Amino acid sequence: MHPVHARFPATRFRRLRKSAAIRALVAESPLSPADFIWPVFVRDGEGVTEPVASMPGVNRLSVDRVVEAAREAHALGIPAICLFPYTDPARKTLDCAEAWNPENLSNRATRAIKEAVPDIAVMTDVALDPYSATGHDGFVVDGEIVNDETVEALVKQALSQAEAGADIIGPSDMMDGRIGAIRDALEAGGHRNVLLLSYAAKFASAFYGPFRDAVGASGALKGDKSTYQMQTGNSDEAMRLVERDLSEGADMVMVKPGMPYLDICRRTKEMFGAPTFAYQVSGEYAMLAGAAERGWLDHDRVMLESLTAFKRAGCDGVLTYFAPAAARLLNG
Ligand SMILES: NCc1[nH]cc(CCC(=O)O)c1CC(=O)O
Repeated sequence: MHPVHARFPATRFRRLRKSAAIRALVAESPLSPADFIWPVFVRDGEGVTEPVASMPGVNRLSVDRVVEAAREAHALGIPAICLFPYTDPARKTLDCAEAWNPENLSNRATRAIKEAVPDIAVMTDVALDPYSATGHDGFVVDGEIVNDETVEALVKQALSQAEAGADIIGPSDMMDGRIGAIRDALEAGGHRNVLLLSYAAKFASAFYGPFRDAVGASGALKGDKSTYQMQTGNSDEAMRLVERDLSEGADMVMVKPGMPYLDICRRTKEMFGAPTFAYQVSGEYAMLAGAAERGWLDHDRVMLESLTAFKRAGCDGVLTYFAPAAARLLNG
């Protein structure tokens, strides 16, 4: 950048802000429904829409309702939907076998969406926490979250998702070596066109609280995830992780959470130029939607402001629970 401007009054910056038309003309970070991936919570049953208490406006949906949601998202111009299962606690075990059951909720929802709305991309989550009696993303042996044994399970989980028809697989577990292992297994299994969106820079965050309620993982979780997720203050380490995941075969990378980590988004985009996404996580949503519900913030304005900030920071897109509301607003 080499900014040049004439001396006042030859330059008046306010000319560029004088009307909505001129502002639209010079907007650097336009936002559109095509920027969104919509995370949805799936549960058992039929005809069920169950509110998530800590996320006003967000629901757990039965598979038939998820299909309706996908249809709505597609009509709004949202290109992708991301599935998170709320697993019946009775199906949570120490071996997490439900994670690679072809008939688990996530796989059933994937098949149902791909059949009814084939043009929307389905993203699925790879991590053991929705299926684990421990609430952790990996196997726990003598108090340790073991890496290599977990990666073997994650490979099975990813393959079952690809077989169900997932377009994008999102490993959110933060084990080392999982991107390479999953990529090899997808190639060997004939799933050449399945994308990997790696949660490359995922921080151990208190902003995931409402999500853990939504998927029913908070009750079980003992301790925290700081032996596998990153510490808040580390930025160089984030770049090393992004580099590592891209070199193992990730097609796209993610920074998570979003708003407190916009510097990481910017650095990632500048350093690697890969498709870069941020996850505006449950706690960020709860802060904004909760305050809006109380009348303390203007819902629509903070929603669009927060989402535009991701674009300005260099993100190609955002995973956001606001996706349908924002798309409706943007579509006018
Ligand atoms: N594999 C877990 C996972 N996948 C997505 C989220 C958080 C999403 C959100 O807070 O919206 C988490 C939570 C965690 O790491 O505990």
